[in-house]
Amino acid sequence: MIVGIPKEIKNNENRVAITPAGVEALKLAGHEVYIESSAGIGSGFTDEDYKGAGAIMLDNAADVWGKADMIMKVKEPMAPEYGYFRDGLILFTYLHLAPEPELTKALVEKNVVAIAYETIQLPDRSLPLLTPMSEVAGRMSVQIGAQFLEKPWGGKGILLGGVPGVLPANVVIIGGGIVGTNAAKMALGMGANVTIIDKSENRLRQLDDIFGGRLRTLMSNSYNIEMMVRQADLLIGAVLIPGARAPKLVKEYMVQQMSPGSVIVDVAIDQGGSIETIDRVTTHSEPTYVKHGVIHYAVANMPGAVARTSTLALTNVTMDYALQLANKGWRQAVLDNAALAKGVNVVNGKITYEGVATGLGYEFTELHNAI
Ligand SMILES: NC(=O)C1=CN([C@@H]2O[C@H](COP(=O)(O)OP(=O)(O)OC[C@H]3O[C@@H](n4cnc5c(N)ncnc54)[C@H](O)[C@@H]3O)[C@@H](O)[C@H]2O)C=CC1
Ligand SMILES: CC(=O)C(=O)O
Repeated sequence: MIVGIPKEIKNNENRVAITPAGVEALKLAGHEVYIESSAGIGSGFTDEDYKGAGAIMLDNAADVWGKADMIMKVKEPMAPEYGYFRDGLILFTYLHLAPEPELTKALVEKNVVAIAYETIQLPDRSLPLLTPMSEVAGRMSVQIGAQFLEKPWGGKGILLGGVPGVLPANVVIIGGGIVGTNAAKMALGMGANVTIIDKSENRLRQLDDIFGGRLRTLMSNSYNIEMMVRQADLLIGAVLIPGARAPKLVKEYMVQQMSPGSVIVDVAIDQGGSIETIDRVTTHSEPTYVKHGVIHYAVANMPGAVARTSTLALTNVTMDYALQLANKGWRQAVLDNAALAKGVNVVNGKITYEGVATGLGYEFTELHNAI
């Protein structure tokens, strides 16, 4: 199989879908790897590094997309890339289709086999290809929040950890999964006063055990969310219903009660966002805007800013699945691996992931009926 790796074109997306080690693994398995020139530069991999591992470097994206049987990316294709879609092309990347009707339409119309990293799911319900980037984004959310709480960045001028004799900041995290747990670790490490809200009683119990009473846990309901949002200096949105659009748990009237110069970091923006006042996706170039006096941060590719760490962490988990797809072909690979089958969102013009179909008003087709 020919595997193609285009350079990412999303704003400040410095990650790349393969490392030289991944190229070598595919070559050893008998495949060809075509990479767009300079695709790895943002992550510290040169064209020479890739050539040394056996890749063929191509000068433009059109050639990579045109020659490949399977395209591996990091972020969902952007509008200028939709023209490269074609019948039977395998696309293996983050997709986050629920808030992306135009992309979904293009994939359906062109019969692309679209396999989303973020919906591959193991029997224990974990999401192995989302986890490392959620670890990165969770940790980043606190350092970003701490920065924007500083006065020169428009914040209220609060140090997360306080100092002896002065109270620390209140960090409120909605969603206690991978992002939420990693955010909590960082916020506690910086000395903040941390509360995690989740709808799963079991998860709250686990968090209480993990953190040994160093943070507060709270059941998710509108009453509790309003109470905690009002007190938050830094509010972090970290909920997920796999594949589906994020629920808008924080309403506008709640944000209006936050004190001026507070900060919201909505990590769940890639699934449409969990905060009602977040009405746009922001970018690393222009990461924030102010509404009701509160700084809103809604960057959908946060890990792209720490690309070296993120590329290594991401490819640690993607390559095994990429090899299965390349070695067996997508059909046999998904028949043999139920976790990988959960990643298939679009095939033969049908939507095969229920959360995406429901969210965007398409008919849902079970995978076995679509292939
Ligand atoms: N913006 C970015 O650059 C990045 C965004 N993400 C996104 O962050 C989000 C969270 O990801 P993970 O932590 O890996 O997911 P996860 O599945 O590990 O955790 C989600 C948590 O949300 C909780 N939850 C669901 N509905 C809730 C509700 N109504 N109230 C309170 N809690 C609720 C679940 O019980 C679960 O504990 C996802 O949308 C993911 O795609 C992840 C990485 C990077
Ligand atoms: C999860 C995701 O979309 C990202 O890491 O950018």
